[in-house]
Amino acid sequence: MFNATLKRIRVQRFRNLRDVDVDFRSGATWIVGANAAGKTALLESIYCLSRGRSFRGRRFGSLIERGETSARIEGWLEASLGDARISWASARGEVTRDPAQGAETKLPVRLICEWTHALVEGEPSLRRRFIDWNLMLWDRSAGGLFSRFRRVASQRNAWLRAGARGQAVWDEPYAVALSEISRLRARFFEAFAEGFRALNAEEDWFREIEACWDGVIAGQDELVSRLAEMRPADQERGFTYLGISRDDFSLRLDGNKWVGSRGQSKVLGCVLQLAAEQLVSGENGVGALWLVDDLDAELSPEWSQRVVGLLRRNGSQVFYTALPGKELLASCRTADDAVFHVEHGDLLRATG
Ligand SMILES: Nc1ncnc2c1ncn2[C@@H]1O[C@H](COP(=O)(O)OP(=O)(O)OP(=O)(O)O)[C@@H](O)[C@H]1O
Repeated sequence: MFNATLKRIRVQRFRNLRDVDVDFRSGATWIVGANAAGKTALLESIYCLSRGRSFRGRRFGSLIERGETSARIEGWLEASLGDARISWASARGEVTRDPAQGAETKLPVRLICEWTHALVEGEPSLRRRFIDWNLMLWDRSAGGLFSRFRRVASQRNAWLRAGARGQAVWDEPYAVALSEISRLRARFFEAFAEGFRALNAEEDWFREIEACWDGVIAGQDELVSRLAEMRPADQERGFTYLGISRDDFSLRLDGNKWVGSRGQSKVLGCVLQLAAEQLVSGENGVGALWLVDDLDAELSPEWSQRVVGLLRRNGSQVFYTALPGKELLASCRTADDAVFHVEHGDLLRATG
C-alpha cells in the first residue's frame, strides 16, 4: 500500500496565512502554536487542497484573508502514480482546482476534529456522507451510480411538476438506481463493520460494541409499486419522497443503541475512521493523509495516546495541532516527528 504524502505546500492569503511555503516529510508532523496562531487554518488549507472546500462551516467566514480578493494553495505530492502538483484557488466567489478532478484520489485526507464525536451521536446525514464518501473511494463505480440516480431523480421530479402525464417512464430507472445504491451501501457496510469489529477487538476498548446497518434494502419491483402508490402525494409536493436519504447505521451494545460520553463518542468516531481507512486503502492501494485537530480537546492523555498509536501503526502522514506546553505534545510526540511552530500565521520548523 502506498501512503499519499504532501511534500510541500504553499498557502497564500488564506485566513491568517499570508504566505506560507514549507516542506514536509512523511510520518507525524506537529503544528504547535498559541490560540489563534493559525494551526487549524493550516490543516484547513490541506483539506481544501484535497476536497476543494473547508471542513469548517460558513459561520467561520471567508477563507480569503480579510482585505484580500483571492487565495491560493499549491501542493506538491508523492502520489501513487508518481509526483504530482495540485492546486486550489478562490477568487470572486469562484473556486478553481487543478486538476479539475482527482485531487481527492491523489491525496485523500481524513479528518479528526472537534466534530468527530458527531459521527456517532449526530444526525444520520453525517453518517450517510461518511459512508458514501468512503464507498466512492472503495468502489470507483459508485460515483457513476450516484450521478445516474441524481439525473433520473431530477427527470422524474420535473415530470411530477409538469403534471405526471402519460406513462410513468422514470419509475423503473428510479427504482433500479435506488435499489442499486442501497445494495452497494449495505455491501460496503458489511465489510466495514467487520473491520470495525476487528479493530475494536484488537484494542479492547469497546469490544462489545457493534456497528449495525439500519438501511432499507428494497427490491426493484417493490420500489416500482411504492412509487406508483406514492405518486399523487409526490405530485403534490413536487418531488419524489422515496430517496437515498433513509439509510443510516448505529452503534449497538447488546442489541440496544449505544450511548456514551462525548469523549467515548470521539474515540469511537476515530475508530470508525480508522476502520474505513483500512478497508478503502486495502482496496484502492492509497493510504490517506490524516489531519488531527485538537485531539485532546475531549480526551484524556491515555486515550489521546491510543489514537496516536493507532495512527502511527498505519504509517500514514499525519498532521497534529497542539497548544504549546500541553500534555498531548509531551506524551505523544517522538524524536522522529517533525515540529513546526506557528505564530501569527507564519510557520517555522523547530530545530532539535
Ligand atoms: N478570512 C480571514 N482573514 C484573516 N484572518 C482570519 C480569517 N479567518 C480567520 N482568521 C483568523 O485566523 C486566526 C487563526 O485561526 P485558527 O482557527 O487557525 O487558530 P488556531 O491556531 O487553530 O487556534 P486555536 O488553538 O484557538 O484553535 C484567528 O485569529 C482567526 O480570527
